[in-house]
Amino acid sequence: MSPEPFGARLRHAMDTRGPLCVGIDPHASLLTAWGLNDDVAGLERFTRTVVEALADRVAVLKPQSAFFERFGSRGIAVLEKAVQEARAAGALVLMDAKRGDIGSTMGAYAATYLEKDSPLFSDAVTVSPYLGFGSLRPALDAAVLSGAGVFVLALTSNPEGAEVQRATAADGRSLAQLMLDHMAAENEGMTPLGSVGAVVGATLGDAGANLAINGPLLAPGIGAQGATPADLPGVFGSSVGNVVPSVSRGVLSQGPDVAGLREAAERLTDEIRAAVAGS
Ligand SMILES: O=C(O)c1cc(=O)[nH]c(=O)n1[C@@H]1O[C@H](COP(=O)(O)O)[C@@H](O)[C@H]1O
Repeated sequence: MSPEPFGARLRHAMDTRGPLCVGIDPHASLLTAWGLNDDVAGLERFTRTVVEALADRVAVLKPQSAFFERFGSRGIAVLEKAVQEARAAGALVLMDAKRGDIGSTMGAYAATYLEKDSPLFSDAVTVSPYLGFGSLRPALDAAVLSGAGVFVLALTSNPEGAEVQRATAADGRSLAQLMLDHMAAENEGMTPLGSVGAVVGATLGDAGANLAINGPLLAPGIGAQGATPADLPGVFGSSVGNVVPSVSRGVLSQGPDVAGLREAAERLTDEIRAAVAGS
């Protein structure tokens, strides 16, 4: 029997738990603010606390791989454990690895994050399409087989992204729109939601692109980067119901107190639901 697709699992999680994604980004400064050392023991404690506080209640947890990789193999071991524990507690895990390479190497990344027997198997992974959307094919195919998802960078939250993403392709579309149109083709006919998501920053003001990809829209930028839940309808328009707002420091700064982390996530979820319902 083929596995339940990621898009369906995500829609269910968003409807029952709310659409919030919390990023697990163990910045050195956050470890210090939590009274932890910037070492593997601090990383382990930080990560375990976030997973224990939130994996049983938020729809998605998004570990940012770089913050674990900086500790080498012992950091990756912490990441592996976090992925497994978060999934066991019912959260969908989106591995934020932003991988992008030529197709054959993309196959190895797909094996790492999207094949069921891999130690780092995740519900979804972030990828960059700017080596050409077709270079992502091994990841897109692996995700279908394992019931996982792929989130493709489209319009990122950082101001530097525009010089590439807003550039004009040969046929007059922006590069971002070209990528979004590829995503829409991948998701065609999928119900209730396709498994190929787009990353679109909540900081953009107005996306200025057609976001109707029939897939989830990961929206980082709320909190530390200046956007608020109230900005979502303006950026996402009629697609706002498919938005998964992603917040890292805005929640993590409320730790190490478990109640503080939970309250921050709950408050944001309420604000997001209100913004989406009022749009
Ligand atoms: O793919 C992402 O998650 C991502 C895309 C993007 O356009 N902008 C962006 O900030 N992110 C990630 O989202 C997180 C934002 O963290 P905060 O600004 O602390 O909420 C970081 O892990 C970024 O790597």
